[in-house]
Amino acid sequence: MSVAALSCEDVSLSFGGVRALTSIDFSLAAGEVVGLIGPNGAGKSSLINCLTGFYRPDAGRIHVGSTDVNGMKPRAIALLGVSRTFQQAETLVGIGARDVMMLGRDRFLPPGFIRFAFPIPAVRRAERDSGERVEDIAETLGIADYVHKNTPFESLPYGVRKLVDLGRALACEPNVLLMDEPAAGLTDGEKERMVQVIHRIREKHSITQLLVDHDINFVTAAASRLLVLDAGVMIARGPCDEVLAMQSVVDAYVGRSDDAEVAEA
Ligand SMILES: Nc1ncnc2c1ncn2[C@@H]1O[C@H](COP(=O)(O)OP(=O)(O)OP(=O)(O)O)[C@@H](O)[C@H]1O
Repeated sequence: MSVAALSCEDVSLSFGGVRALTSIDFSLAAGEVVGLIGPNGAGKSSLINCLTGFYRPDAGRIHVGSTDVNGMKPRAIALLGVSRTFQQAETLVGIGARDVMMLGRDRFLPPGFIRFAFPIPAVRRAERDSGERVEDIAETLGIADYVHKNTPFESLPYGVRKLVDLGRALACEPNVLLMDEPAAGLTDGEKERMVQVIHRIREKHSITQLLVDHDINFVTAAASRLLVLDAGVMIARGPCDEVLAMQSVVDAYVGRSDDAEVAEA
């Protein structure tokens, strides 16, 4: 049996008296695109934070490939090939688009002071290879112009900022990509483009992707199956159309105006 790219067994997490996650079990096969949905407060961000080492679960185990990552720091998990994008990319203000993406090349390059003090051919070659990699990713994402000009991040249209942040995550050459609300704040046209980008990433790089988003139409267009969280419990999983027809899923959303689109999807 092939090893899952990422798996969770019986993962639970509490904040004081608040139970954010209860006995979460799931696994992602290599190269698949899966959507994680759930109403506000369902535990989606808490789960991503556990998977990336920002939170430590109270119980359960998380594996990246065959490695048990419980207790590992975020950087160690990132080095195993897990990358994430962020809901809010504003903290990157002040840097150019290309430089933002080059942050993702960190682990492939010697530290900055070494590069500056010892500009030997091997260092130059590593920098050149990383630059080429970033340009190739920018091409795939359709943002080559912004990256070529190294346009300041704060001057970029919002949808392009999301793609640059995605480019940074891809520049790490991940096996697993966790995308935190990739469609939030995007126009309909930008969402369609993001769906195409997600398909392209799967076809070109075979990266396992977990998409966490509120927009059901977006998630079902991009993912082949769904996981549904409600109040910290995984209430449903399976192919998109089957999951959206489940009464428990409709019940979890109905009456919550911000997420009510599932009833119409
Ligand atoms: N740092 C924290 N301290 C205390 N409680 C928290 C913390 N983070 C999350 N929670 C609680 O844990 C539960 C799950 O929250 P979480 O943010 O993971 O849900 P979510 O599905 O990501 O919600 P949203 O879609 O609104 O971002 C909620 O009850 C929330 O209030």
